[in-house]
Amino acid sequence: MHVEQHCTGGTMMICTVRQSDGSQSTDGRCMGHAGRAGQTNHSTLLANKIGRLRTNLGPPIYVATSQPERCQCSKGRKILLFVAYCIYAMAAAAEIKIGQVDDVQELHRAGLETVPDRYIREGDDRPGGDNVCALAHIPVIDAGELPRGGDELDKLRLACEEWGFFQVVNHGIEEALLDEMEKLAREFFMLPLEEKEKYPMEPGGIQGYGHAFVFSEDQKLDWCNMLALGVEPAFIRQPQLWPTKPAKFKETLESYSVEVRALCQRLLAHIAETLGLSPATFGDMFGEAVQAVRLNFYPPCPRPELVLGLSAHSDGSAVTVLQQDVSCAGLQVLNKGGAWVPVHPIPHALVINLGDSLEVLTNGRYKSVEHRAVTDGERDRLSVVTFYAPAYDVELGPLPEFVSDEAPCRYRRFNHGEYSRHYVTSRLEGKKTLDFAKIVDHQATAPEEEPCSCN
Ligand SMILES: O=C(O)CCC(=O)C(=O)O
Ligand SMILES: [Fe+2]
Repeated sequence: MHVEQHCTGGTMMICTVRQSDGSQSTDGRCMGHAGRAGQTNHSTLLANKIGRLRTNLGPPIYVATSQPERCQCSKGRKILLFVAYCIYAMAAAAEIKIGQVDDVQELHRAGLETVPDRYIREGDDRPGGDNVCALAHIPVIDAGELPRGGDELDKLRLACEEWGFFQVVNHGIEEALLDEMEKLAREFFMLPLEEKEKYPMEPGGIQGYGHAFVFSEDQKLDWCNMLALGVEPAFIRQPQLWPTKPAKFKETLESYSVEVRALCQRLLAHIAETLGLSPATFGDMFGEAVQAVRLNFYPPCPRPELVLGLSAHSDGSAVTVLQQDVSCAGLQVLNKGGAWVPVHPIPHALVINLGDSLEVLTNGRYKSVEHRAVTDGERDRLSVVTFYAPAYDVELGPLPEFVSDEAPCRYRRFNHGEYSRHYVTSRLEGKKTLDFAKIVDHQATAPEEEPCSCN
């Protein structure tokens, strides 16, 4: 493998990795500031000494191959820590044994009347039970009204504070484009298995067709097939994983992603306003934001009361945009009372939820909220989910506006790329991934357990 540095424009290094078989890929990521004349330039120093290990585990991984300790300043130490962390993550990834993971569409096709043990949940983890609040609804926001401020902005503030989830109508994305995306996504999942397997997600991987977030043989599995793709910036794309069938899939996903990106930016500007911040706050901070898409397909399940379509989790994004078909209310959101509230599909509305980045930036004033997907005995379900997050080189931590004597700092500062890596190498387990950033208050007494409620 040969690494070639193209340029170090300020903080971004672009390099081309040539493999011994002659194939090559171009990649870019912040590796520190460019040094002034006569000083060590970390980008140059590391570019000469790194090779990129090809992986599909989220952000690219760089590994120092010799003498990186020559770089002595604190920026250099940070980079070395990052490199050491990456080596650790790679070593962990190399150990992954996930055992037999069936394709759930194939299980459904085989006409099973029961489900394999690996899908069967226990106790509270089962979707049935009395902690589902079928009559409650997440708020609906009219995005067309938001630029006028007033009541709709107040509604948005309340939705962010009380739910972390809302449906958005009048969002400005053409219905025909939403329909086309849904149709092509569905057509992809209907292809024969051998066609879909041309885009395999590696064990422990995060891009391609398969099961993400599976890291061990004893882990419970979700009743779901996924196709996950990095979209922006260009260096996270793995073009070989973008399906060539159905025809038009790629170009439709491109157009769709451009529109959804713009929607995320508009919504983040309004969310900033609801917090009393300048509308440009998040846009300025996020840099070249990371955008990824995941298509989730949940075939009918013979025992829907025993399995989950997708384990409970919060998203590692800043905001997530979820398009769901109108077949059934498979998405459930955990409300403040600890009850699961189904999200009833509104045709052509988009479901928005706040992710972990916004929880950290607002010091917990707005929270990322746990959600999960459940399955149905008769109907399949499809969701097209876009994750929009800060660039990997952005440092996140609570903004000073949200820290005070009454609201002490609850999260440490961290590099968002590190968090993304932590997120994609951890199983989905409620909000556990955010422990990565939480400052533990040893003096706080544990809250008393309250029964869950629909409030
Ligand atoms: O399919 C759904 O409704 C949930 C999907 C989701 O939460 C995700 O992909 O992160
Ligand atoms: Fe999610």
